[in-house]
Amino acid sequence: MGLLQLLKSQFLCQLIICYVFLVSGLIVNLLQLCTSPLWLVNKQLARRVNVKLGYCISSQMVAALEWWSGTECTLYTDPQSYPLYGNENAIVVLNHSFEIDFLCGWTFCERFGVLGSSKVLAKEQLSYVPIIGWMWYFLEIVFCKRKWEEDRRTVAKSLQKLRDYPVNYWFLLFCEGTRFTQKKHEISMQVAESKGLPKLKHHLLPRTKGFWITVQNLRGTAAAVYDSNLNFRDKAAPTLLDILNGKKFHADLYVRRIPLESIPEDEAECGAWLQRLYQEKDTFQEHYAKTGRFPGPTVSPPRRPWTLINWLFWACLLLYPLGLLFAQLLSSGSMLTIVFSVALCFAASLGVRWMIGQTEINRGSSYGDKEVPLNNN
Ligand SMILES: CCCCC/C=C\C/C=C\CCCCCCCC(=O)SCCNC(=O)CCNC(=O)[C@H](O)C(C)(C)COP(=O)(O)OP(=O)(O)OC[C@H]1O[C@@H](n2cnc3c(N)ncnc32)[C@H](O)[C@@H]1OP(=O)(O)O
Ligand SMILES: CCCCCCCCCCCCCCCCCC(=O)OC[C@@H](O)COP(=O)(O)O
Repeated sequence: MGLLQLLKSQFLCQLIICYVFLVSGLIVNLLQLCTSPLWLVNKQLARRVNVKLGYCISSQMVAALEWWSGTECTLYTDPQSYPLYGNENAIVVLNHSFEIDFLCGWTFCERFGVLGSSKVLAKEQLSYVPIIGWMWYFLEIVFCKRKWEEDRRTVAKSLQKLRDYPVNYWFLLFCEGTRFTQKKHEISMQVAESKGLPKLKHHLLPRTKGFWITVQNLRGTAAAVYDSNLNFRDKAAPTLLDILNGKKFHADLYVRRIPLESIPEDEAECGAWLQRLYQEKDTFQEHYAKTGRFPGPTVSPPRRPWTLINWLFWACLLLYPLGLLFAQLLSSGSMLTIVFSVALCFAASLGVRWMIGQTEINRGSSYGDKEVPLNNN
């Protein structure tokens, strides 16, 4: 292990990264809250300000991936579509098998200049996660309960609000609805069988309603669907803790641009279209499993310095007062203050660990792992 790698694996370094993330995140959340009156006066300006503020938070996690862990990203895509990325609104359909797939998604957003404004159809539970969930509230992220009776109205309403968003965005949809586990895969393939659909090897059966409602509500606003497949070289399955430990990975992303006009408007036809898309996605994943690459030409969009500059800014701002506080604490000699400070640090570490836990598949929800009565034929 090299010296740099040894340094990256040190708990103290990780503690510093988490401290900067936690404190700057809460400051940004507070600033976002302060924009509330602006929404009433100038909504488009409030949105633009929140995009910048959101960037201050999400780009720190991207910086951890790009600069701290040094993870590399290769994009497999058609060169004619490449110039459009970042210059139009798009719906991104991505496979959902990795704990850091959202972070890799963010990295690509960053490289095409849409990180601050990126959107997702997310499960409601994530809106309660401090910093990220609170940030999402001001970025007008669409939350769902994964209960169609309620979601069909609330999701459509939130999507309608995005029609006049003042900056380009990518709207991410994990149509599988939950992360891939062996058990969820078996159950969803039983559902596929009962619906007379071909079995998928690398994906869960997609849930079609969220896709249909998104396409219908963003028609005329989003120009295309970016069908995307993510994999890591050497069959790696990185975790957020790996990234904090500074471990390097290589992500491969395959993106096909599909004009939105080519997607059927009718709900049933649109659902069937999505099922066919997932059958194709499955063949791309199989191709990757066999050959270690996706079909077609590659580009490696370069990482930009802004994520690092943003992190350095917050680190300079927040580490100096921490140092002063630490020195004062030691010189005060008060046992009570020291014990209180240690307890506070311990509580903060537990909080961060809980947040990281939200990304872990083995702590994931039970959505999709219950047997369903198979009477859909
Ligand atoms: C290019 C690089 C990437 C760029 C990245 C861009 C942006 C980044 C932005 C942010 C990054 C942060 C990411 C955070 C990630 C958070 C993601 C999540 O939270 S994923 C979970 C939430 N999202 C979804 O669930 C979306 C997909 N779900 C749906 O669309 C659902 O339909 C729904 C709208 C949520 C409603 O769900 P509900 O369960 O109520 O209804 P369903 O229609 O799905 O279910 C009934 C239907 O399904 C059949 N069924 C039953 N069991 C199963 C099963 N196990 N598998 C499949 N299908 C099943 C059942 O028979 C019914 O069928 P039918 O429709 O025929 O009646
Ligand atoms: C700078 C770096 C500092 C890092 C330290 C702190 C990190 C805290 C990170 C908190 C991140 C919270 C964002 C969570 C995004 C999780 C995305 C996700 O993948 O959700 C799962 C859902 O799709 C489906 O859920 P399941 O049904 O599988 O259950």
